[in-house]
Amino acid sequence: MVTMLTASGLTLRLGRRTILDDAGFTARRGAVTGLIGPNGVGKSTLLRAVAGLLPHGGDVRFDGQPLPADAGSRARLLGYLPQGHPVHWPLTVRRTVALGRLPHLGPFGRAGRLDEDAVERVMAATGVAGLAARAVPTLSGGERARVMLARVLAADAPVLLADEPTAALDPGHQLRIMALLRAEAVERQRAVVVVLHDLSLAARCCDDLVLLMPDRRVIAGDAATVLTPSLLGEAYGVAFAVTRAADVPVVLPQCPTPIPDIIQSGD
Ligand SMILES: Nc1ncnc2c1ncn2[C@@H]1O[C@H](COP(=O)(O)OP(=O)(O)OP(=O)(O)O)[C@@H](O)[C@H]1O
Repeated sequence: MVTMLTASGLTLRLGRRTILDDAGFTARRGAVTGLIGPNGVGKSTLLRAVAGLLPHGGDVRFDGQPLPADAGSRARLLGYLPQGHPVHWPLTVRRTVALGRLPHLGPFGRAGRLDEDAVERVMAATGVAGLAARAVPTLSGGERARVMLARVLAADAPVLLADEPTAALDPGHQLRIMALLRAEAVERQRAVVVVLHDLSLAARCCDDLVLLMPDRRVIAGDAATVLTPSLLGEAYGVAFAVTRAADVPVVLPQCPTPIPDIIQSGD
């Protein structure tokens, strides 16, 4: 399988803090790569750096070539779904998803048959076709999350970077969206990178995992390599049980003892 996206030696400072120091990962074409790690470790920053949204040191390559500097070419190559879904514009779902086709439109911005087909395809795939005429600000958090995913999928970019795409979703939609991302990876030979906090979901739905550690190590490999009680304990500061139930992997954080005041007080 061809390696598709390679980020290496990434360094980045925000304010006076070094957020990334020699960070990197590889995302394969046809695979879903899960980016995991504790709060504040730099997952979103790494994704944004790779997307070209933050100035950084180091190297990001696509099939061995540096990413294009031109924003339009880059948007056709790499789709980025940010964390959260702040949407204030009163556009319908269909028009919002159609915005994802902008990198493909000609100088007059006229959408053609291919663009319309792409929009219909991704609305159906993300289960938002029935919401097509609704104004996006009227949607629930989970509905909006699926619309924003549809928008980024509409661009049909070979690399997809999604920051917590399942965060607002119920368990059924979480699994459906992960299945969709896998189908997008396999059937359209995309490299899909997702930030996830649900480690059981990551174990179940990702082909490769990249764990960012608080001491800036990056541990990459399959679930058996990365999701060990020892590494997870180091990363998250609580003990973990890694087991299986109903034939799927389960990664269970153990309640710390004694329970910290912050939890006992119920705040
Ligand atoms: N503009 C900024 N100036 C200074 N520090 C920042 C800035 N933006 C982010 N940070 C810090 O960078 C670190 C990494 O943030 P980032 O959002 O990448 O973490 P994360 O791993 O995605 O966290 P989470 O799981 O909580 O979403 C955090 O400590 C954050 O406070």
